[in-house]
Amino acid sequence: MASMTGLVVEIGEKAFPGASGGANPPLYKDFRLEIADRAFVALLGPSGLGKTTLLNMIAGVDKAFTGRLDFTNGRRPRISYVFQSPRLLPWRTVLQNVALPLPQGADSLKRARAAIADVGLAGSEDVYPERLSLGMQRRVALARGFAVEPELLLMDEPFVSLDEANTAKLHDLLNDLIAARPTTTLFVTHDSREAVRLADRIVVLEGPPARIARDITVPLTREARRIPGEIERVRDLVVGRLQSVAAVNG
Ligand SMILES: Nc1ncnc2c1ncn2[C@@H]1O[C@H](COP(=O)(O)OP(=O)(O)OP(=O)(O)O)[C@@H](O)[C@H]1O
Repeated sequence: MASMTGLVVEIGEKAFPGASGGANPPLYKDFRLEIADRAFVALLGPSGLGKTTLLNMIAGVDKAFTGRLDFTNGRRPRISYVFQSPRLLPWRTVLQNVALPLPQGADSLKRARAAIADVGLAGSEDVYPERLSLGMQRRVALARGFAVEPELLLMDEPFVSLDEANTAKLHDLLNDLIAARPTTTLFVTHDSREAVRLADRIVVLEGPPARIARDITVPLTREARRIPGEIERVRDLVVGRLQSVAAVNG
């Protein structure tokens, strides 16, 4: 059984330096977010509020903040970060791109091949990214993310700019990958339908500074998410609540 991977994020303060040398108003102040082991949390909130910054702080990419990250297993988990753009190295093949974050060793190419097969791209191992459609590039980015068997998966609008049919396929794929290898997931999106489609819990941020305006449990089993009409029905509930938030604050 995999180890526990829940986390508690406490940010005393996070502000970026301003152009004139001082600090900009804080994006986060006395902020706390608790995420249970193996939860799938979607993070919704207005543009520029600091959602990517939050992922960067959790990933350890941005260390310039006061506060702390507590991981329930007592150590930093294996983290994968899937970005808005696929960020594939153009001079490397699909196989080389997926193997990149893996520890060097005899096993790494085998693991990368398995991850590529899991996202439906077996046969494309030796292809260079520029030959792939955006949907396929996003699959490669997912394969790279899952190849390391993450305990914590951070995703920043990973399916943006895809058409509806491709987005639906990638939603199903992500659900299947997580069902096969449970992991704690924090997923940033602007799309409430996508949030309902994927997440167990939707955290709606407002601000600045960012605060949790709504914390919504999504009352849908994984199976129910495949039933036509269920996503819309639940989204209407969730969006209704989001609109009431806007009305209160608007
Ligand atoms: N390195 C940086 N230096 C200065 N300001 C930054 C830096 N990175 C981000 N910001 C600013 O911090 C704010 C939050 O940015 P962030 O990308 O985290 O927001 P976001 O909620 O993810 O936005 P979006 O939904 O549009 O992706 C923005 O005003 C952005 O311009």
